[in-house]
Order: sequence, then C-alpha cells, then structure tokens
Amino acid sequence: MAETTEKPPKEIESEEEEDQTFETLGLDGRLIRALNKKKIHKPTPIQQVAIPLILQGKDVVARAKTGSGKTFAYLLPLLQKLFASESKKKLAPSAIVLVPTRELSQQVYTEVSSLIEFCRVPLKVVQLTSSMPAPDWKTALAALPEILVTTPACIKKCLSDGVLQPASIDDSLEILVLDEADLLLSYGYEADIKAFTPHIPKRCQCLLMSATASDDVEKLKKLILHNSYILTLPEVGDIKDDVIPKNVQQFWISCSFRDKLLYILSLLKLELVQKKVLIFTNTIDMGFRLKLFLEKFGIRSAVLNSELPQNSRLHILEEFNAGLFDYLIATDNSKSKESEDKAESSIELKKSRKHAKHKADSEFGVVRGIDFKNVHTVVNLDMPLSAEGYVHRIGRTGRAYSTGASISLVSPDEITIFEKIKSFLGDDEKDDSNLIAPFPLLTKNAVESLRYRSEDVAKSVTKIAVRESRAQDLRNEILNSEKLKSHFEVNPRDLDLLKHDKVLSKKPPAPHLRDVPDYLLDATTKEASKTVKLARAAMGNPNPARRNGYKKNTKKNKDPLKAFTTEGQKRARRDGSKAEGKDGNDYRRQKKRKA
Ligand SMILES: Nc1ncnc2c1ncn2[C@@H]1O[C@H](COP(=O)(O)OP(=O)(O)OP(=O)(O)O)[C@@H](O)[C@H]1O
Repeated sequence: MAETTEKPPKEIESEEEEDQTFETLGLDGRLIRALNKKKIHKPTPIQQVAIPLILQGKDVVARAKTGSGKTFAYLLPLLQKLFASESKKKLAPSAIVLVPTRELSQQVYTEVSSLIEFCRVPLKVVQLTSSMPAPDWKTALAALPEILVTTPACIKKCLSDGVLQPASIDDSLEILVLDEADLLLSYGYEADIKAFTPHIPKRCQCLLMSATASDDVEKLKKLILHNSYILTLPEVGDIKDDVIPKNVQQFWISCSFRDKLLYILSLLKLELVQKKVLIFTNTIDMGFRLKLFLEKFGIRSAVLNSELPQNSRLHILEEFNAGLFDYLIATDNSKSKESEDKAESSIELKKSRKHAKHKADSEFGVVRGIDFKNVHTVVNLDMPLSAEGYVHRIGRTGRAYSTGASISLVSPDEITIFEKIKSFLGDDEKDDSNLIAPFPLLTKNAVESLRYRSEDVAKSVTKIAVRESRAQDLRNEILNSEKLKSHFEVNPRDLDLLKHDKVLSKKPPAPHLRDVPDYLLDATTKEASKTVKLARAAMGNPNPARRNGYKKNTKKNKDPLKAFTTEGQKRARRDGSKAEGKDGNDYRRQKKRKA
C-alpha cells in the first residue's frame, strides 16, 4: 500500500475538461504513439486527473461515469511505470489487475496486449480465469509475466495452490488495480479479497476504479487503501447528471407486461430506434422468447447469456463489436445476493433454472464494464432489479462521448423499481427535470397497427419452443466453442467463421410478417422512421476515428430524439415553409423528397 502521509486524502471533484494533452500529462511517447494508432488523441477528464497522480505513485480512488475511459486512466500510467522499472525478471507479477468477471478480464487483457504490441516493449501480460486447468495457470505464470489480469477468486486460489508464493508477491508487486470496484464485492469476492490483502506489500500502489459510489467501494477503500486521492467526476453535488453520461438520452414507455413483445416489435420493425441495439432481459428464457418472436418478423438477433461456453460469449461480443449483426439480446444476472433474492421471486426464473441443464457461469458479466462498440440504443425489455443495474446497462451506450439513447419498457409491476431508479438519478417530477422522458416517436396507432400480427406470432412462441431453442442454441454453441478454440488459435481475426445470429426457428418468416405493409403505417410513424434514418445517414459511419475526435455535442442536434417531437412535427406542418430550426428543416426536406 502506498505510504500513509500526514495530510488528509485529497478530494478532487471536477467536470471541467481542461486543455490537457497526453504530452502535458507526462505520458511516454511510445504510449502516445500507441494511442494515436488506436485513433485516441485527447485524454478524457478522468484520464486528465488520474494519470499524473498515478505517475506520481499516489493511491487513487477514481469514480467516473460508465464509458468515461477509466481503463486507460490506470493502464497508461501503469505501463509507463513498468517501462521504467528494472529489467530484472521477478518471480511474481509487478502489477495485478483484479476484475469481477471473465469478460472484463479478457477485455483488459486485450487492451494491455495491444498497447504492449504497439509500444514494442518486452513486457508480458497473462490472464487467469477459474475455467483454466491448474497446469495452465502454472505455465502462464512460469513465463514470469509483469502484468496479471484476473479475478479475486483466482488470485486466492493461486496462493492456496502454491502457484504464487507470498514471498514473491511481497518482493514483486508494485501496483494493484481493483477495476469495477463497485462490483467486486457484489460478485461475492469479499472473502477472496480479504484473503489476499495481507499479501499486498506496504509499498504497493493501489488503485480503485468504479462507476458508482457505493458502500462496497468504501469497504474496499478501507481494506486496501489508506491515504488515497479521491477523484470524483462529475461533481458529487450535481446528482442529476451524476452517473449517466450526458450524451445518453433516456426514455421510457408504459406498457403492460403482455404487450412488451408488441412494443419492442414496433420500435424495431418501424425503425424508430438507431442501430446497433442492445436489449436486456432478466431471464434467459425471455431472451430466447424474444429472439424467436423477432425471427418470425425477419429480425435476426443473437442471445448472450451466462450458460454459453466462454469462447462463444467472447466471440459473440467480438462479432457484435465488429458490426456483424445489429441486435444483441443480453441477460444480465450477476451473483449479487440482492438481485438473486429478488430474481428468485420471479416464477419464470425458477422455471428457467430448472430447465437450464448447463451450469451458468458465475464469473459471467456482460453488462458491467464491457465496452460494447457503437451501441446506439439500449432497450430494457425487462426493467433491471436495481438502480445500479440500470446505470450499468445504460452505460453500454454513449461510450467515450458518442451519443446514445435508452428506452425502458415499464409494466405496472415495474413501476416501483422505475420510481427507485428515477429518484436514484435525481429525476424529480416536481422540478420537471424529466431525465427519463416518455418516448416521443411511437404512437398508439403505430402500436395498434401491429397488435394483431404480434399477438398471433407471440402465441406461436410457446414455452416448449423457447426451451427447445435454448437447448439447441446451447448445443450449437458448445460445438462452436470447440471449433472456435482450435480455429482461433490459428486465425485469431476470422470473425466471420461462425455467425451467432443464426435463425433458430425451422420455418422462414412469412412475407406478410417480414415486411410491414404500407397501409399499416400512419403518417406520424412514417415521418418518425424517416427522421431516424436521416439522422443515421447524417451521423455517417460509426468510424471510431470520428468518434474519438471528441467534438463535444456535435452530433446532438442531429439526433432524431432531440430533433423530433410530435408537437414539433405538427408545428412544422402548420407553419409550412416558416418552420424554423432543425425540426422544420428536416421536415421540409422530407416533404420535398416526397413531392
Ligand atoms: N481518450 C480517449 N479518447 C477516445 N476514446 C477513448 C479514450 N479513452 C478511452 N476511450 C474509449 O472509450 C471507451 C470506453 O472506455 P472504458 O471501457 O475504459 O470506459 P469505463 O469508464 O471503464 O466504462 P465502464 O464504467 O462502463 O467500465 C473504450 O472504447 C475506449 O477505447
């Protein structure tokens, strides 16, 4: 642990983007060049404050919004410090990064590896996961890596199995990072962390990164850090935009539980949301029910959940990130005791558990911390079980200043959690803050026009069909997993080999369901859908080079959800050519095109 000093911990609360560059932060030229190769040119606010402090050797607790660049905030100075440390090989890693899930471990490992590769430095990184056989752990550590990325459970096991020696750790460990610190305890790692704490040498620099402030972070802080610098971005006082990035617009739709499939069909089929879309369900069965239902309308999607083999999960994430499909249905079930207790009360989950022959992976986590690329819309088909869960789900869009939107479908049963979420975010009806606004683009008429077809198809997606598809998908993925393992050892970049959005139903979609007939669409919906498409075209390709340009709010005005309201549209129609601003202009352009 970093040395305790007399002065009290410094609290830094800042939302201001100072005019800092990676050079002025004192970052090594090799790292700056590596970042440039990744089209990253300017540090984010958390990087601006954290990097110099970490380079100075301070213990740091950094809390910043989802997608704000916390990973590089610790990885860059960590690597720089290792560049400078002695070249003598040590018997244990000099830096250990602890993460709550396997998916995150893979993500951090990939980031470190690519930085090392770009910098051309002789550093080694390994990741250990609990699914690896013990001999593989030994082999991985025998290569004497400088950096180890793993979960707290693995580190404890390494110590108890003698794969890592306490004396070696005491001799070698210089930096310890607890990434996604707000989740480590909720994933049940408290005992593992406590078992590891006595082995952390006094001089070791400790860093805690987290997206939300919680009692768990406080607990960890007390356990591991002593006189740390607390970085909080943005200011704690401003609760209203405390946790959700500003560039994410949040919406909600009130609908009955029974109508949820109808509403999501309307959103997707009538093209009222921007792709790519990440849809969350609370149970695996619901995920498959949705997949089968959408398939009947010609909408292909992939399902990501904890019972799939690890290879398949990672491959699904890679394919989705590479843009091979647009709709991903994810089931996020953490090990959180609280969420499990609540989820247990759901009859559906109990049933789905009974039928899940394959053991769900307890180190699975797709929501928290995973860097989904270019997700424009997050849809909560089921509401999450906690406000923190909501923050982490919504945080999968609007990453690193790209724009995004979220739409929550809220049934009467979910109003209580919805209210809790709103109050957690500081959404106060009295002062009209309306952080989560009613979704403006979907009219009652549009929904009703699809009701008959939707209900008809929903009936055909029976529980047996769901169960069979789930089992079939799992069988496919297990086979895939084996193929993936051998194939990707040789062709690591061949993403096209296995497609995960395969159609599970036996029959192809009927033509009348695949294409929505024109007569079913009302004028408002047509306009809304066109506006969404126009905005998509205006945003251009989601080239990371553009996204990383960091022009604040440049895309905001082009966002249809900002530009389009039914009221704005009526006004435009009334005023004709006199309509002002973007709404009017868009509308006139569309009218001209129609003429
Ligand atoms: N300075 C930067 N400029 C542009 N993009 C960046 C910058 N730093 C990081 N990014 C990108 O921003 C995205 C989000 O970063 P990261 O995953 O570190 O966020 P995070 O704060 O850890 O989010 P979460 O709390 O959800 O884990 C990544 O795609 C990353 O490559």
